[in-house]
Amino acid sequence: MKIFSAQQIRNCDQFTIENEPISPIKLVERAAETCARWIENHFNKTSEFQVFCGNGNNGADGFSLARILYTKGFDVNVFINEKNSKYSQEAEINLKRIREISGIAVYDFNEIEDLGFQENSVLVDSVFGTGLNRKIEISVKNLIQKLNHLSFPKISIDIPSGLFADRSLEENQIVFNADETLSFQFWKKSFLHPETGKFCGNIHILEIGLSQKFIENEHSDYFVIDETEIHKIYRPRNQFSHKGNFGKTTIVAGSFGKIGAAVLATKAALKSGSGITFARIPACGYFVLQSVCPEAMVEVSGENFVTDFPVENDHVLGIGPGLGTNSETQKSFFEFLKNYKNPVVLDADALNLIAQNTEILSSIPRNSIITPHPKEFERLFGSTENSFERLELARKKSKEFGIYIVLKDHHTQVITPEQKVFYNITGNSGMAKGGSGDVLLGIITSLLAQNYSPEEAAVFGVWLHGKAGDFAAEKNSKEAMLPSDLIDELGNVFKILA
Ligand SMILES: NC(=O)C1=CN([C@@H]2O[C@H](COP(=O)(O)OP(=O)(O)OC[C@H]3O[C@@H](n4cnc5c(N)ncnc54)[C@H](OP(=O)(O)O)[C@@H]3O)[C@@H](O)[C@H]2O)[C@@H](O)CC1
Ligand SMILES: Nc1ncnc2c1ncn2[C@@H]1O[C@H](COP(=O)(O)OP(=O)(O)O)[C@@H](O)[C@H]1O
Ligand SMILES: [K+]
Repeated sequence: MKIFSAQQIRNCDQFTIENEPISPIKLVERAAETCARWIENHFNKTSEFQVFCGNGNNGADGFSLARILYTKGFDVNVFINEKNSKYSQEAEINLKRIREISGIAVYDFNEIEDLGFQENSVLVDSVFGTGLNRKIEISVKNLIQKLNHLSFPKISIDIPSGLFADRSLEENQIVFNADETLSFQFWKKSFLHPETGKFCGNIHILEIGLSQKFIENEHSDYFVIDETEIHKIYRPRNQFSHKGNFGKTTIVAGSFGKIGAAVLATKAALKSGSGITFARIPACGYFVLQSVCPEAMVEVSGENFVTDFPVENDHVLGIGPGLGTNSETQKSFFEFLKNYKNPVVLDADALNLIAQNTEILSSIPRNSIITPHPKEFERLFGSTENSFERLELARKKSKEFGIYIVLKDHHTQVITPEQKVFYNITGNSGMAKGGSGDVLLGIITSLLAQNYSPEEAAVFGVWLHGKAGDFAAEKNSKEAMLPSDLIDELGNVFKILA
């Protein structure tokens, strides 16, 4: 699914209005009806809705929603900024309609303290949407601060007020702290970054019938990975296939005390479809690996750390988990990088070794995939002010070095040398445990070996990994789930694709 900027969303609204055609007031009504349906399915009629409306079309949505909820039998109060009488046309019409209903009281933002809300209240934030264009002024800032201190359920319409759709926060910006965000048609970039996404609570993207023609034709470099895309990437196994059709994967990993990393990566490769799987590990891990991954072939290199790297051109190599940063490992790894030309997958200590001498970055084979977490990324490419800037730096570096960057996070981003960005929305905080990254390296390497393109392998890999994490959390809880549970759940994830 494409992600658009605030301006592109405005253009999409306008295009829909002109070409469906539909009047702006009807489009607002359609958006509000969609929210009302969601609310009706999630709250019972004893709830009392306190709807806070701004002066633009986000406010118009709020007025319209308040009226629809009232007609459905909910108790509703509306709050406005009496000091600001400059309304958008749609907001003005909808406020007028509200004033005609005697059962809905209209109060000023200032009155919330005098009123005191019923225990069964639900707060609805319809103050600012994608039209926010500057820092919030003091009166609205005070309102949002007060609302954030109340413990009632909080719903934001389209976007939590105070967030920009497509960029980071202004300094000292106050943002409505939603439990649920009901957003129209598209994911917004700010929902997907940690500094801004934390204000959104659970995100629900509601389809409001904006023009498919506009959506198809409008260019964007930013995407959310959705299941439709994954179904297009996934290739079911041919009945007449044999192991040779599914590639050779070699995991180069492990050192004394970190053989578990090699085990996790190798198992993950085995469980994500690799035809023939090898593990190149130091001798100290030989028995462990042979015992827990009998399907893998083990190549021993060095005693306690890997001392030489394979150069088989028909294998796809995934290098790094638990590799250690011994100078001997580094020397032979750098030698290998200088001579090897096929795409590889690099993670963890492979990246830490490169960070010690970043001149070697230009020797990473073209079309390779690197999977840094934010700290590893910083060691490689330097620090940035926030995750929005980090992403833009990653796009620059991806192009410069001709490599795919999997920037691991709550919403991991896959960045391609062609400058595309794919945000992953599977996965959960139960995966925030040492070992989860090793599993990801195994999955992506195995997919690349099976002849998925680097873009497909990275996008499909992060989605599979996160989905397996979601299944594992459901079964075991986020606290108790282990990275090895991700591997065990891969089978159930493939089953939903078949
Ligand atoms: N277009 C459509 O048909 C559809 C649109 N939809 C809905 O419309 C929303 C977008 O509406 P929008 O563009 O009117 O902007 P919105 O978010 O309400 O804010 C603008 C208002 O806020 C004001 N303002 C801005 N910054 C401010 C600040 N810092 N401090 C104080 N004031 C500030 C600004 O004032 P101005 O800059 O004009 O002085 C203006 O009054 C979108 O999120 C979705 O909910 C859906 O119904 C689908 C159909
Ligand atoms: N809160 C979270 N939500 C979703 N995914 C997460 C979360 N925390 C961690 N992950 C995922 O788990 C993996 C952790 O990788 P990494 O930081 O390299 O860990 P390690 O090297 O210790 O295995 C990444 O794929 C990351 O996206
Ligand atoms: K809002």
